[in-house]
Amino acid sequence: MKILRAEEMRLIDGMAINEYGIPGIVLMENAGIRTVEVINEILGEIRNKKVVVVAGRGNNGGDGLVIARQLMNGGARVTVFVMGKKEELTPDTRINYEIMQKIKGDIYPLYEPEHMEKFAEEVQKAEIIVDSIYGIGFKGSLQEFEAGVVNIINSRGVPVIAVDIPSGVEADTGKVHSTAVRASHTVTFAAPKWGHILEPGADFTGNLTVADISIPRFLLEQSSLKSNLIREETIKPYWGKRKRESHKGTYGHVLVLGGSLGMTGAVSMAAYAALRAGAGLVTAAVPESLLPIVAGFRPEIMTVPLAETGKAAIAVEALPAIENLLGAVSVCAVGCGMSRYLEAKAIMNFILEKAGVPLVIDADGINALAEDISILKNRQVPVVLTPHPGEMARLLQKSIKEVQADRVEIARSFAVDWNVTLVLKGNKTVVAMPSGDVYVNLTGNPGMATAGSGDVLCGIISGFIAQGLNPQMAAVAGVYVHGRAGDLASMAKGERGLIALDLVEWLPEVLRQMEAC
Ligand SMILES: NC(=O)C1=CN([C@@H]2O[C@H](COP(=O)(O)OP(=O)(O)OC[C@H]3O[C@@H](n4cnc5c(N)ncnc54)[C@H](O)[C@@H]3O)[C@@H](O)[C@H]2O)[C@H](O)CC1
Ligand SMILES: [K+]
Repeated sequence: MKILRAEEMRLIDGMAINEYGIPGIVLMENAGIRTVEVINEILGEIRNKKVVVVAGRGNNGGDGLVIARQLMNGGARVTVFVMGKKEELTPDTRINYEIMQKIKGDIYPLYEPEHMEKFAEEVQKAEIIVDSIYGIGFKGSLQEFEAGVVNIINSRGVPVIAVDIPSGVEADTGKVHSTAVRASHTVTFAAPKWGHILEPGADFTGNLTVADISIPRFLLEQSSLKSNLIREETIKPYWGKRKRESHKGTYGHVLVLGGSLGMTGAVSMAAYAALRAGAGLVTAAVPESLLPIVAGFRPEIMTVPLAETGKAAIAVEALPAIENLLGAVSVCAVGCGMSRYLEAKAIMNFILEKAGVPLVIDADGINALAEDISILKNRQVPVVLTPHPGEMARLLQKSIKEVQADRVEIARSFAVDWNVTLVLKGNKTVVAMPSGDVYVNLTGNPGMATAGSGDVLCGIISGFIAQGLNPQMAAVAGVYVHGRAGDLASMAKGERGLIALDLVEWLPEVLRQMEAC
């Protein structure tokens, strides 16, 4: 499912209307009908329910007037407040205003201070409030009078249905510069917008429904639309049933390279996660003195000792052995628990030069890259990077604040510039491709902010690549199932008590559910 900017939506609307002849008033009527369907689904019987609809001057207001009429037809007791004079309304909104007048709808003005008392009085009686003040045309701050209206809506404490987007939320950024309607439910049209996904807009949006208002589907799937929401159907095509005639070699061999004194768990968890993700074979190559610890963790994980430094980190003397290992596996995950030390950059450079299989670079592998990012150019294979915001900041020599302020575009431009798949972790992880396409993940929860969660993700992505998913879709599928495992784990154990191995333990259930569909 695409995520659209307001301009992209307007262009698509315009094509539907002008190129394919679907009148805007039909789209508006559909928007109203679909919203009322959702209201019925959510709130049950609307007959005799007291509903207040607040309509703005633009087409969002028009949607609200259609909703009011449709609710009246369903037997609800509807009062409409219109925040502009008739002559200020957009054409389609004005048509619906005049229809409401002709059918003797209960309409009041709401654009002068003296109108506010009647509004507050009606809101106090409302059982449902419909917010159709502003839609995706809104930018900046609400004016003082409108903010007063919004505060009355927000203080009522009944279900608030936002039409298209909560009024006061910017469609392209999710920013709220003054205040915004805090919706329990939002019904948007054709596709989600960034304002529904990025904070704080996501918080004001409540439960989001994407309604079809008969915009031709092919307009919503144009390749020029580069932003996507990760949903189960995004990855379903990559999820075939296993053939009976198969053996462990069929499902690939993951090499996990990393570990250092005090950080053996990272390699163990990444290796274990790769196994639980379905890889046929997993080998953990670790500094030799740490091998017994890793070997003792899970018997299914094979282990190889590597020459080590005085501090039990991988030494450059291990490079010939690493080259041999790279020739025998399907994918290599590197960096988990590797630690930051002088030789790390040389080791990363060697792996990038020698690897003939995809690489998933995490944690201290990324930190080693940050010392000289140009070594990314020395490779012949696809690379997936899985930085958290701090590691991304190091890669870009920016602050974490700068990274977090523009996650999607920072991830997108890095992936394009460096021809990598970039997984920028965090709340709503962004997966960016060398093509400039991005995928935003909505699964997961704050319980996953725990030591080892990233190692598990690295292992899952590697395990998916080992089984034949292309690295880009392995990253998309990986973040999705990683978050789903976290959601199942937090349902069972809450968020505070959740630890990384819970993600690995719940992973099979996520995969089972997907196989079952
Ligand atoms: N997506 C679809 O297929 C359809 C969407 N519809 C609805 O149309 C609105 C968009 O309508 P539009 O007239 O472009 O804008 P709004 O109603 O969102 O806003 C009205 C108007 O307000 C002005 N404005 C913007 N920012 C501010 C501000 N800070 N202060 C004051 N005024 C502001 C600006 O000029 C806007 O034009 C969409 O959301 C849907 O609800 C169609 O009805 C059906 C098809
Ligand atoms: K709205």
